[in-house]
Amino acid sequence: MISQQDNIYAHAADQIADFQFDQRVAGVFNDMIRRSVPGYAQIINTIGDFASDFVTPNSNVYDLGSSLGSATLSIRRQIEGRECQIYAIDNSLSMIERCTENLSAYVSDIKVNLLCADIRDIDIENASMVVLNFTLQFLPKSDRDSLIKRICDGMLPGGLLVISEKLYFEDEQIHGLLDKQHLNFKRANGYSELEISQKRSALENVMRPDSLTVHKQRLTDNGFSHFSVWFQCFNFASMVAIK
Ligand SMILES: C[S@@+](CC[C@H](N)C(=O)[O-])C[C@H]1O[C@@H](n2cnc3c(N)ncnc32)[C@H](O)[C@@H]1O
Ligand SMILES: O=C(O)C(=O)C[C@]1(C(=O)O)C=C[C@@H](O)C=C1
Repeated sequence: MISQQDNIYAHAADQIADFQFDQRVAGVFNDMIRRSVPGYAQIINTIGDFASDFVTPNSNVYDLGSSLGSATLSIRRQIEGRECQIYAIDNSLSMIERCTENLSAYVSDIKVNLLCADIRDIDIENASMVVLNFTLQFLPKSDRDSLIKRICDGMLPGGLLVISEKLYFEDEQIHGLLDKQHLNFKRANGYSELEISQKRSALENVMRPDSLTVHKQRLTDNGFSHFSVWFQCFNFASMVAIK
């Protein structure tokens, strides 16, 4: 996957605009997410392994907020020959355009329907697996319950939802401790103090993490029978919920 190095926040700006998944971000996103999210590569690989176990013949798979298609590609590799379709959905046209290129770089017999749409507007049906990989945190909090309910309603019994998110911790001391380690992770990956603080300001009004307690409650209240965190590094986690 071709990606330029992320230096979007490297120069001091008079005003920091709200973070957007625009053309500039799409062009560096592969580099940005790998250097910003601890465990991202492991999460992407494991999503493929989960698909191998959960995706059933003649069912649909949904990658909601698919960005450049990393999760879709990981899933697709594992389900060749299963007569399934993947729906990869993102409301950023720049992401969709780059994702189209990334998907066409590999040959596959699995159809990927790549749609530029809001994930709150699409029908979810006959799904054996749904992925929300660092996407739910960008939706207004008031829209999260109804989306999770619609996902669950559109899933087959025994279907798997994978949901990865940055976490907020109710315990202030724990929140501070893990946030500090995340900042160290970014520094170790070459981000300067200026880049870190300018990106933090840009994300402030746009990305609103929930706590693990809230995630678990939302998933169980809206129809999922089983829940676990399967991965956590600092304040980033990936969870599984089974219908
Ligand atoms: C952090 S990125 C997701 C990363 C991606 N899932 C991966 O594994 O590489 C969040 C994505 O969600 C998309 N997004 C945010 N809100 C959305 C919405 N309401 N409908 C569709 N896509 C949305 C953004 O455009 C962005 O590409
Ligand atoms: O907290 C941060 O610094 C992040 O950059 C996190 C995060 C995310 O969790 O999605 C935010 C925006 C970008 O999409 C990449 C990573």
